[in-house]
Amino acid sequence: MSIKKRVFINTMAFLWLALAVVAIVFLLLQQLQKKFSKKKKILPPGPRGLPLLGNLHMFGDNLHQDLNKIAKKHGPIMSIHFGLVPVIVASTPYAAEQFLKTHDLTFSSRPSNQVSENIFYKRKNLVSARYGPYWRNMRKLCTLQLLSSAKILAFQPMRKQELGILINFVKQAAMEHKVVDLTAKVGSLSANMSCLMIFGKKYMDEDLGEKGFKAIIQDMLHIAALPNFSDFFPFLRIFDLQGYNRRVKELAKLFDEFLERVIDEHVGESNEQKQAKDMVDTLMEILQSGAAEFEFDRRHVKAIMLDLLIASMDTSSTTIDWILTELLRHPDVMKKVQNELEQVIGKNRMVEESDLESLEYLDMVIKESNRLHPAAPLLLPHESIEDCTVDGFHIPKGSRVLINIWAIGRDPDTWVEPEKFKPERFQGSNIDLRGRHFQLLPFGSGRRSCPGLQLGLTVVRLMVAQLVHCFNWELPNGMMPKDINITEKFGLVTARAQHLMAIPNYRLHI
Ligand code: HEM
Repeated sequence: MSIKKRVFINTMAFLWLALAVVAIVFLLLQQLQKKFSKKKKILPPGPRGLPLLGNLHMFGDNLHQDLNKIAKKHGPIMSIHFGLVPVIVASTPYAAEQFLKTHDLTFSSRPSNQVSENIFYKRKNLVSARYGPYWRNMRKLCTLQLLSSAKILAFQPMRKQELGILINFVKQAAMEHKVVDLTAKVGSLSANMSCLMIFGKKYMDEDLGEKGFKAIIQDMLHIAALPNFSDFFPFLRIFDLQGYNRRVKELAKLFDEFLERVIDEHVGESNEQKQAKDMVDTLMEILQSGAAEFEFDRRHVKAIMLDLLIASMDTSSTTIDWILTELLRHPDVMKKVQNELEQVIGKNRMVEESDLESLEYLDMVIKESNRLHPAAPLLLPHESIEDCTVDGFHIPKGSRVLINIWAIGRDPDTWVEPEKFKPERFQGSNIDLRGRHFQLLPFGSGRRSCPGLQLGLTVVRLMVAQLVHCFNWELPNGMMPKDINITEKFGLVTARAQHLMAIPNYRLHI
């Protein structure tokens, strides 16, 4: 071999060796950098989980209460796992503010699940839409066209009429000294008001499946709150081990047939005789005129119809049920509310919506009840759209975030004697329910907060004021106020486990 050839081979060998060394050093540096940066990315503290299952085995019937107990040990920003899904739990006002205000944009999405995919037309509703242009457009449409102050005012005569029907029923029960199932009555009234506002007519039990309208909606809310393995272990989805996915698909079919029927009834119907255009009328007008500047077809209309129904029915009635429960448990507070109603309205006429602004003590009662019994104790789950550092902790993209407002309402560092029902704690305080004060968030806060707040609060204040103004309430069977059971039944909306039963006595002079 010539010297030239040997020099060439040696040079090439050297070059290859050098390249290999550079590649190895590069890879080593990359690994080191990864290790180093991993060290810096500290997840929030949390309980040790089991392989695959994560922390699912730690939870019983009341997730919000269990999370509160665990957070007491691990801190206000806590990290757990539901199966393979990373979950972050915020349990103090400061922690809630971090997710809902300081880093609001990052945590403005919602996780996908079997219910949102199947029942809500692949997340075309507002509640479970992922954060982005579609959600922004839908939210604008809902707030400006369906839930504006003008629209809420337009339904005032309907609310008066429906509440009048309930008051007449209770008056009759008072004359006969009969027990009234307040939970059922308030639930029916709230469902009727929602149906009239959204669909323009009341729907009866026979209108939705064999089980009936209200039972099917309860079914859906229940299944939406249950831990579905398919959501936490996506690879198990095809096995549907709990049979939930089959049930979700059955419900989706039932709802779709019902919503199609409602839309068909609206198409071609004249609006001229209607007191106020219902929400389906408004949605169909937008659809037919092509006024929406984004993809908006029949599926979107159906998704929003269902959203509004589900979001408004149980939240309002559950909130009212808890307020009435606390009033019956605290006769002194009940008396003060009635005294205020007498001062502002007297006993010669019924409460009008225009009176509500003047009822300051009632307002404090509503705040206090929402502090202890928020309808949605964990809000709705939020999801992070990118990696983020919160209070020094690394929160990976795709984490599910639960804001435990039930725990916040009972935090002893935030509230004096938190377990006591004391509306007077709000005397002279500027804390309101609008999401500006992170110690009290029954409607959430920030981008994903409740767009139905004004409507919800109007219904809650009106129903409570009317029922307490018109009647004195007595517990049946010699029951004492302290005996009222306040056990909770966890769900997306968390109600009392038992119905509230009481005997009315009419107290007005008309
Ligand atoms: C007392 C009654 C109500 C309560 C306590 C309540 C509470 C809530 C809560 C806690 C959230 C989730 C906030 C979050 O995840 O950060 C929410 C969202 C929502 N609420 Fe309400 N709500 C009530 C009434 C209503 C009414 C009457 C409507 C409409 C008719 C409505 C429509 C919605 C919608 C569409 C969302 C989803 C917003 C989004 O994801 O962008 N709510 N509500």
